[in-house]
Amino acid sequence: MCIVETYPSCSVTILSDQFSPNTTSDVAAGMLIPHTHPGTPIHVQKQWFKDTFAYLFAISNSAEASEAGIHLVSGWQVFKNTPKEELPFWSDVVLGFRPMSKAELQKFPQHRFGQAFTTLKCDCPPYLLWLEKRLKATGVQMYTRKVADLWDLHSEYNVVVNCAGIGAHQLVGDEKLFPVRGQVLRVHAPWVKNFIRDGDGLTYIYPGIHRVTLGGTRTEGSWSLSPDPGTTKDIFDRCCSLEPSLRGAEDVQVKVGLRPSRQCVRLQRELLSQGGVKLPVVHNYGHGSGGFSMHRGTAKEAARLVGECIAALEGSSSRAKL
Ligand SMILES: Cc1cc2nc3c(=O)[nH]c(=O)nc-3n(C[C@H](O)[C@H](O)[C@H](O)COP(=O)(O)OP(=O)(O)OC[C@H]3O[C@@H](n4cnc5c(N)ncnc54)[C@H](O)[C@@H]3O)c2cc1C
Ligand SMILES: O=C([O-])CC(=O)C(=O)O
Repeated sequence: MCIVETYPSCSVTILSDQFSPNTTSDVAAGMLIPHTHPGTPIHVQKQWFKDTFAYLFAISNSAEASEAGIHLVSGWQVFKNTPKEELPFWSDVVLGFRPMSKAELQKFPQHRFGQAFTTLKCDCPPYLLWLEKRLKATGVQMYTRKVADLWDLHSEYNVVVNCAGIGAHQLVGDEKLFPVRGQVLRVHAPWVKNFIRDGDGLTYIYPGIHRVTLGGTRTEGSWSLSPDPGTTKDIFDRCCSLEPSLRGAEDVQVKVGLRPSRQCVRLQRELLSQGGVKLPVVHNYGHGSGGFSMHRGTAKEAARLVGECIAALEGSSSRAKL
C-alpha cells in the first residue's frame, strides 16, 4: 500500500502462497504495544511506532474504523515488581500514559505497580481484508504463488520486495530468523472492555470489536502450528487470575502463529546478480512480536528503499518494466 501511495505510476503485484485468513498476521492480537528489538536503535523503533500509531489513529477516527477493525482501547499493564524502566520509549506515543492509582491497583492483588494508557488495537483479519480491498481498488494484482527463489522473479519484475515473514527463513536462507511460536484464544466475553497485560509479556487480555484475545505463549524455535490443549487451559487459567469474570467466557477459538523473530527487522536493499543480470531486492521481514505495532513505519521505510531502487534503475541502461 505504501509503495502504491508513494509511486502511483509503479505497477505492483503481490505474490503469496497464503492470503488472509491463513497468515501469521491473522493470528496476531494486533495490540499497539511495541516490543524492543535489541539490534535496532531506539529512536528508529520509536519512529516506526509513531508512524504506525498516527496512521491507525486517523483510521480509528474515520467512518472506515469498524470495517478496518481499528479501535482505541484503554487499560492496564501490571507488574509484580516495579520494572527498571518505568517509562518505556513509547510512553509519549500512546495516549494518556500514567502510573496506575492505588485504587486501580486494588483490582490486581498480585501486582504492585502498573501503567494505565490508551492505545490502538487492530482486529487483524478484518484489517487485512480492508487492506486487500484497498489494494485491489488501486489495480494491484494478487496471485497465489509460492516463490522458491527470489531470482525466479527477475524476468518478470524490476524490483522485488521480500515481506515473507517467517517464510524468509527458507526463501532467502536467513539463519538469523527464528520462529517464536505463540498460541492465543479468541473468546466471546463482551463485558470485557479494558485491556490487561502482565508486564512479563506472557499473559494478556485484549478486547477487540467482536471477541477478546487471551494470550499467550512464546516458544522459541518451535515450528509447530498445532494448538496444544494443555496450553489452552493454562492460558485461560492465567487470564482468569487477572480477570476472574472471564470464567463466564464462551465459544473459545484457539489460534497458533509463528512470530518471525530476529535481533532486528531486516529492512535493507540487496542487489542480486547472475551473469551480468541484476535484480534489486528490498527486504522487509523479521518483525517478531511487534509486526502490527510498527508495520506502517517499516512499510514507509521499505517504500523509500524501493524509490532508491527505481532511481538506480532509471539511471542505468536497463529497460524499465515499471
Ligand atoms: C500469537 C501472536 C500474537 C501476536 N500479537 C501481536 C500484537 O498484539 N501486536 C503486534 O504488533 N504484533 C503481534 N504479533 C506479531 C505479528 O503477528 C507479526 O510480527 C506479523 O504478523 C508479521 O507479519 P508479516 O507480514 O511479516 O508475516 P506474515 O503475516 O506471516 O506474512 C508473510 C506472508 O508471506 C507469505 N510467504 C512466505 N513465504 C513465501 C514464499 N516463499 N512465497 C510466497 N509467499 C510467501 C506468507 O504466505 C504470508 O502471506 C503476534 C504474533 C503472534 C504469533
Ligand atoms: O505481547 C503482547 O502484548 C502481544 C504480542 O505482541 C505477542 O504476543 O507477540
